[in-house]
Amino acid sequence: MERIVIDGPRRLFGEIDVHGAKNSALPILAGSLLSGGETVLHNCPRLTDVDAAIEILRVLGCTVHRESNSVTINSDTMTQSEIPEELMHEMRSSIVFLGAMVSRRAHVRLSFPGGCELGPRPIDLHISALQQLGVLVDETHGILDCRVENGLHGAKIMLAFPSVGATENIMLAAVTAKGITEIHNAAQEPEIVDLANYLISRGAKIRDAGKSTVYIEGVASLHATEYTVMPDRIVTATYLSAAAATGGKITVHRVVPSDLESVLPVFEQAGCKMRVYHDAITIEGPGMLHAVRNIRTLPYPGFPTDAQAPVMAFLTVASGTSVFVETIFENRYKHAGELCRMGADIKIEGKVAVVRGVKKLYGANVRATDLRGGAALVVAGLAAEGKTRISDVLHIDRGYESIEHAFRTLGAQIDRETITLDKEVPRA
Ligand SMILES: CC(=O)N[C@H]1[C@@H](OP(=O)(O)OP(=O)(O)OC[C@H]2O[C@@H](n3ccc(=O)[nH]c3=O)[C@H](O)[C@@H]2O)O[C@H](CO)[C@@H](O)[C@@H]1O
Ligand SMILES: C=C(OP(=O)(O)O)C(=O)O
Repeated sequence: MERIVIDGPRRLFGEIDVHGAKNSALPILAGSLLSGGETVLHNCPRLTDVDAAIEILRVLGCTVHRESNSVTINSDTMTQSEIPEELMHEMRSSIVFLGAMVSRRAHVRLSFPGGCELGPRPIDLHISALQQLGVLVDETHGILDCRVENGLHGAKIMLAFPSVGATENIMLAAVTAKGITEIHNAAQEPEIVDLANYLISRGAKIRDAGKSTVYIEGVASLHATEYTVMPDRIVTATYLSAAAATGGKITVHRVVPSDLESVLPVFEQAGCKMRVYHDAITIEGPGMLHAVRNIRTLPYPGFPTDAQAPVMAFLTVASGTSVFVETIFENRYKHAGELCRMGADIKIEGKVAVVRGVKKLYGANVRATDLRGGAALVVAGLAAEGKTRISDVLHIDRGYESIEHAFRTLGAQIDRETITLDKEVPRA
């Protein structure tokens, strides 16, 4: 078992490059299945979720090679039509393989996906959309048995909620379906645009990705491509949160600032000095942070639910009361209890979290409850006095490329250690 150990507080200073986006790399890796052929994917982050996606591609018969941050996939050799349950459970994005697989195979079997436990995460919107595109879905005991009898066909699909994963699944299934597909109330996240740009680079006909209605005209086949994954906007928000929490000054490079339009004002309102360049952001934390009223998580372009936990972590030491309203997931405040172990004052009532700023956080033994919750504990640990030990690091590794190395380059005292169960430090 591994844990992260932080000796704080330390102001962060320096420059850092942000790595490629998990939530973009994963659907693109699924998209590499379409039509066969080769995809060379650059800026593909080294994350355990990406490893799981590569394992799925290999199990399906594709050849996959990684050289540094470039991954080459050849899906001509796809032979299998079933993803084993253990791999499906590794992450949420395993479900976006479904849209790509039904475009290649007449009979596909997989189970329900895993991923962070943030409350119920049904896939009803994915299933009903794929049914409209011509997939016959039989769901028994958690297994999805999917058949395509007369090929996929375009459809006018109205999503009841702009689900990111459902929009991706529809796009993946529709690009080589017969005819036109319209997605109404589509998700507009930058990762949707990145997936569309990857597919377009392979010859797909997609219009208006990133808007509420997306149009796709099916093509007979796609060709090989070389594509670069977009930067991770949530990792960027995490680095900025850590700088704010520690009163440091850092520059994050290789970012797309326009993807963070709903997030950057929160740092400004908290009193941070921000300089936004073409592909970099400099942040300087103030002596004393101010609380920020009413941060409501919403589908893009609203404030991202994935940034809620890291931003909450720095606001625990802001003077005054900050209020969060989490509207996307029912149970995404698990980190709050762990932050309170470090001295934070957070009260949760349903969708609302009330954060009363405290003067100081103190190091403690805490547990990463999920990916972004774990990142929030790292942010808090960097600002806290004394030693913070974070267990269940596996959640953090799903979405952050060596988080300890990243913060060490900015001057933090942070390490990873392997512990045996008998040496585990009690949480008291
Ligand atoms: C791998 C990936 O890209 N994950 C992101 C993706 O997750 P994911 O694609 O799972 O998120 P969705 O946008 O689908 O889910 C948002 C909400 O819609 C509900 N829903 C979704 C699908 C469905 O069929 N039925 C249904 O009710 C979910 O339970 C949730 O309450 O978008 C989320 C919202 O921005 C982010 O937090 C995740 O980091
Ligand atoms: C919730 C997240 O990921 P996933 O949907 O893969 O669980 C996330 O990236 O914050």
